[in-house]
Amino acid sequence: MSAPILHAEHMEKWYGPTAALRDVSVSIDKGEIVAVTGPSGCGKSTLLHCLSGILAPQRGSVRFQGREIGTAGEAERSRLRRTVFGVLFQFGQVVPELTGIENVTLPLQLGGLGYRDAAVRARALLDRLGVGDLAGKRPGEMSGGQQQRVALARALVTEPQVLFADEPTGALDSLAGEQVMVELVRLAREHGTTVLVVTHNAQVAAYADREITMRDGRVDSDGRSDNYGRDNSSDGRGDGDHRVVLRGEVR
Ligand SMILES: Nc1ncnc2c1ncn2[C@@H]1O[C@H](COP(=O)(O)OP(=O)(O)OP(=O)(O)O)[C@@H](O)[C@H]1O
Repeated sequence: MSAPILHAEHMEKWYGPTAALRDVSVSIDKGEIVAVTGPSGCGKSTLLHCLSGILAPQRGSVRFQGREIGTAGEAERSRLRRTVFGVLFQFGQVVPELTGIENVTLPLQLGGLGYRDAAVRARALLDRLGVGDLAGKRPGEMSGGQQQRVALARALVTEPQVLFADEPTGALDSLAGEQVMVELVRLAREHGTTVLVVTHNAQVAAYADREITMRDGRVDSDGRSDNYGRDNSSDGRGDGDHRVVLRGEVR
């Protein structure tokens, strides 16, 4: 078995007197799509924030490709978030003053790429996500689902090794949410991107290879989901199950 891309051991995270993570250990393999589920307040977002270096746990370790990041300084964690990690939140936080394409070129330009080259890559990704025709429009002229696709393009344009998504479909209706998940999984599979997705939604969790369930700041279960390795012989057409098609295409 390959070495995990992310490996956390015995993490503890407190907010004042509130224990958000209690002795949490998780391991995620390269290319895996993992859903983190559980009731409100059980520590899902805190887990994502600690694994992505947004927060540092008070105790325990977080290793990315074998290197400790849990105790790394803010500058190093911030560098990781700019280079090898991508993040996508419930409200994509696209910049309202920028056009769709400017939102997507932004992380590339921050990384030093000139606008012209950045725009070529951004446009190709927006096209892949079906929103290329919105490249010149501002978020206020887009639907929620379209904005979230632009946010997904922005999160993926730097070709991160790990995509962290916190309730990425939480603000969308079920059809738009399903479409965003289909695209997210398709692109992640194509690029071998590891994905950690926090969700309340069982339909979203069903896209994952594995589901980690949390309760009261602890990992309650951490097994392979029933869908993992399921028969992909069906093309899925006509039964509305995009997941079977996706896995058949890309695995
Ligand atoms: N910034 C903060 N300050 C104080 N307490 C916090 C903070 N962030 C989270 N908490 C508390 O830590 C615990 C875990 O919160 P967290 O947001 O990680 O849970 P969650 O499972 O993601 O919840 P939800 O599904 O409602 O988003 C909760 O008791 C929460 O109230």
